[in-house]
Amino acid sequence: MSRFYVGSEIGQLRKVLIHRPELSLRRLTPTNCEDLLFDDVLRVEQAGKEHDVFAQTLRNEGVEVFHLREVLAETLEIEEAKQFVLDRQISQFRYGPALAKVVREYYDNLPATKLASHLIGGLTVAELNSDLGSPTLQVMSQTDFIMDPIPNHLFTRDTSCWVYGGVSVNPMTKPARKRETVHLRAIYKFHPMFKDADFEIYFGDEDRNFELSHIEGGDVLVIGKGAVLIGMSERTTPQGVELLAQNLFRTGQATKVIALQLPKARSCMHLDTVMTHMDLDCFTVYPDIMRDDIAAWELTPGNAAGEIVFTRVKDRFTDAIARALGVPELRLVTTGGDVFEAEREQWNDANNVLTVRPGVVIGYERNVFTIEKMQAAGITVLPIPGEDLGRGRGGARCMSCPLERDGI
Ligand SMILES: NC(=[NH2+])NCCC[C@H](N)C(=O)O
Repeated sequence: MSRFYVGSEIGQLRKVLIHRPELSLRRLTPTNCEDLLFDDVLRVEQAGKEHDVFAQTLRNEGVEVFHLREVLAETLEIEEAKQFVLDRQISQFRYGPALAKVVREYYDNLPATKLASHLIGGLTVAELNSDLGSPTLQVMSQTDFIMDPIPNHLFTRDTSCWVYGGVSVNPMTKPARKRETVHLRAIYKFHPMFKDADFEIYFGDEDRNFELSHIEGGDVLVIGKGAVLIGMSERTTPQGVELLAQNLFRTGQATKVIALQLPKARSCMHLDTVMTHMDLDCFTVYPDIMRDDIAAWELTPGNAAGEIVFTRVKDRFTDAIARALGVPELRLVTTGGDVFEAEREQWNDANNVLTVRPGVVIGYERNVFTIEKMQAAGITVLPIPGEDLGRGRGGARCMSCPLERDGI
């Protein structure tokens, strides 16, 4: 049986879930891209080719690569899974009863692969091509979306995140990304690869409004040795961290969570945009944000069930991490170049690298100043192109959801 377990950020990566740019990105326009959390429109063909280099680089390193759209399509072949997804993506409250029925019929009749494409890529009024008289439909124009595209599926890191022997299916913060979670919930529940596998689901697998409890995987670093580092960022809230920590402790999967307070800004929307783990004692950081004095807390299990002990970190957050990892001190590789170059490279995900095994990372080749510093620190950087891919603000770590990785 398949094994799903993520024991660290840096151990040998074995299985990963990624998503090749597709229909949803072809629907991005200057008018809608901001709402869809992209800073620009991109050349989708080119982004696809760049993504293929990413996938091939992973395979060359012995990583088994799974594609979200294929895994979703395989899941949707199962009638129960299909109904689970459609029940949640198409509701009377979104469309009004009459249009909901038409949209449901349309989606119900699509073969699984097309169904997956239009769940992710969205559907326009013209594609639905219905003569329904309901005003909900009549007030729309031909190019309006019946179902919005969800281009941020590209960043598989965020929607679900594996932490040791389980996964969190994350209640996302931004409306543009909330629908992604339903797909991951269905995959982990119904896909044959996961259905009978033994793992915990920590958080998010419920039909409810999670209110202010948000987690996004870009904020969650499984640093190893039972510890988890979580950023409280533009996206992940303290409430979310507390609830996730409770379940990590309840299931015995983790023994410590270190929570870091980050500014709420797009340039550092997730912890992994300013800090990633490259080797046992070595991280890359953007020093303007990851300053010595950022506030940090250690969360550990209390004596009573569900109780958490919160300890404010009195020394530096890096000392708290070093303690958790059992190393005397961390080696930090900061973003390269002068202040201008460093800010530009951080914006283009210089600090967002994906470690494939200790000391070997995948990163965008354009970030030359940071790569130079990583190499000087003894890190091997496997470069990938990211001229178009990078426009959604995400690098190699954001574009990957590890399903299996060794511990340290
Ligand atoms: N783990 C990450 N840093 N993910 C980046 C996600 C970028 C995406 N456009 C968003 O705004 O949500």
